[in-house]
Amino acid sequence: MNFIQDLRLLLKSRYPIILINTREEERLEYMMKNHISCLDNEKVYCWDFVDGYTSNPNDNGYAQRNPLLALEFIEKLDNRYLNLFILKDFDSFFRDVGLIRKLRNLSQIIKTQSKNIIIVSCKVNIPYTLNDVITVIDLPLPNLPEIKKEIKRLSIALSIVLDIELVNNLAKSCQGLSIDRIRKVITRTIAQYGQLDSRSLSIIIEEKRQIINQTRLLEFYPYKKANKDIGGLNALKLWLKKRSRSFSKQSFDYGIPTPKGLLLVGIQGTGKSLTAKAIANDWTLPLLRLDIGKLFGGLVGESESKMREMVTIAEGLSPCVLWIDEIDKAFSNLYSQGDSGTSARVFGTFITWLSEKTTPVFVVATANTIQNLPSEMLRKGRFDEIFFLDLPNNEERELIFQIHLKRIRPQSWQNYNTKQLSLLCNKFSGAEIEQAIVESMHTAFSEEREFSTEDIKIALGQFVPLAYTDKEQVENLQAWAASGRARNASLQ
Ligand SMILES: Nc1ncnc2c1ncn2[C@@H]1O[C@H](COP(=O)(O)OP(=O)(O)OP(=O)(O)O)[C@@H](O)[C@H]1O
Repeated sequence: MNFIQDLRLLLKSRYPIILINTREEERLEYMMKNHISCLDNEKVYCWDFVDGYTSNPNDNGYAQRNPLLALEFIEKLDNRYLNLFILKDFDSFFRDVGLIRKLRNLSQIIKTQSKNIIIVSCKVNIPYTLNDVITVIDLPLPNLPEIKKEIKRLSIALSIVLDIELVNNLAKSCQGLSIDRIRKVITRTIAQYGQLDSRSLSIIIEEKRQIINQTRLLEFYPYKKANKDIGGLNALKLWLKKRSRSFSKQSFDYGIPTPKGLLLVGIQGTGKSLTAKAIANDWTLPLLRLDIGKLFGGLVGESESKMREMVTIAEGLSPCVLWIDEIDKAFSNLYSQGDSGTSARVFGTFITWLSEKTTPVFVVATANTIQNLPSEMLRKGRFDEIFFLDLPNNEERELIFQIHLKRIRPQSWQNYNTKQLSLLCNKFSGAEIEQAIVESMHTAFSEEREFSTEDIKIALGQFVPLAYTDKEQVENLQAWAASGRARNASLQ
């Protein structure tokens, strides 16, 4: 169901007070007036703190700076018609006991009348006492058809002729932006180039990157890694290869459900982050990295709001890959964190979204530890698959050496004896192999010569891998994976 259908259903089912979570007040108002009120014959009233009621000339300015009066107006209004009241700024008064009481009373009264209250807010922070009377829904960011419509409208208004292909490309690059942002970025590109053409795409993408980074939750992550840059992990690579077209229309028409995502559990430096980047690259999708630590902190209720904001942006940008690094750090010991249940609530929102989402957001979550992860996360149906990334075996280590040496010395990599090197670094991770190569390069560079197999051997000999320094943790993970709770990423 889409947003309008969801909202109409709530209104028809007489949910008295609905909070719509969005920053796009203007777009919401437009949708209410043009979709809801036209279809259902509702009269729409709008109120905000500074201007009071504005939609009807008779009531213009009524209840300015007086939210209590704004509610009394709703109560007293003749109820012959279907009436919809859009209240902006209202959540700012959620601490006022009088208003809370009035809202509770009003929610009972208007249940039997043809009235609905819509509170518009860009953060969901409902006091406990109003939880049972307010229903929250999110206004998603504009979808592709809506964006195309807006671009066409703007081009007509600005007398610019656009061909269909350009409209399609512009619309795709604007995904994830609000209508207001789209207008701004389009007018900015026109101001810069005097027209809209393929040059506009890079400006839009850069603007989008900045906006997403400004959320400080998500980062538009640049990537250059591909499946071929991963040494070993053949089972995981094959699994991904099979799904590389799962977000296409053909796959949808074939009846394949949209993949939900992967949980990659493994020892540090075994290529979990590398895999997230390679998926985005090989599937040609944008990569969004979520800084999960930033979801927490701030005022009560803010974490839940931030989680919803993250979901709205990711869905607005779909199809995309959402990379959640070190998910174990945020959701370990959920029920014993002494944070009044914030982590548990945020986790609940996340896991419900993950299970129910139908939008093509492919989640790649990574974890270094397993013992404290909530069991709900590991249950079937959450992620499509849980892979365990172990320390590379001998054959994989050789491939990892070759990949890095080919990148560093594309002309002379074959001069290095990778077979011999891989035998010398049992229990090394991919990251540790890379580090040893870099170390050998430093040595040789300082002596003004080319680095050799011998230099790498010396560097390996000086290195104590994590498998020795944190033996217990590594063995615990391996034992967990061996118990069959995750698929081995290396074995087919
Ligand atoms: N299988 C591999 N093939 C090639 N390079 C690898 C492999 N595994 C690790 N590396 C190298 O090590 C670097 C670090 O790996 P990566 O960040 O993907 O590990 P990680 O499992 O995410 O570690 P962490 O848990 O510490 O975040 C990679 O950028 C890559 O250069």
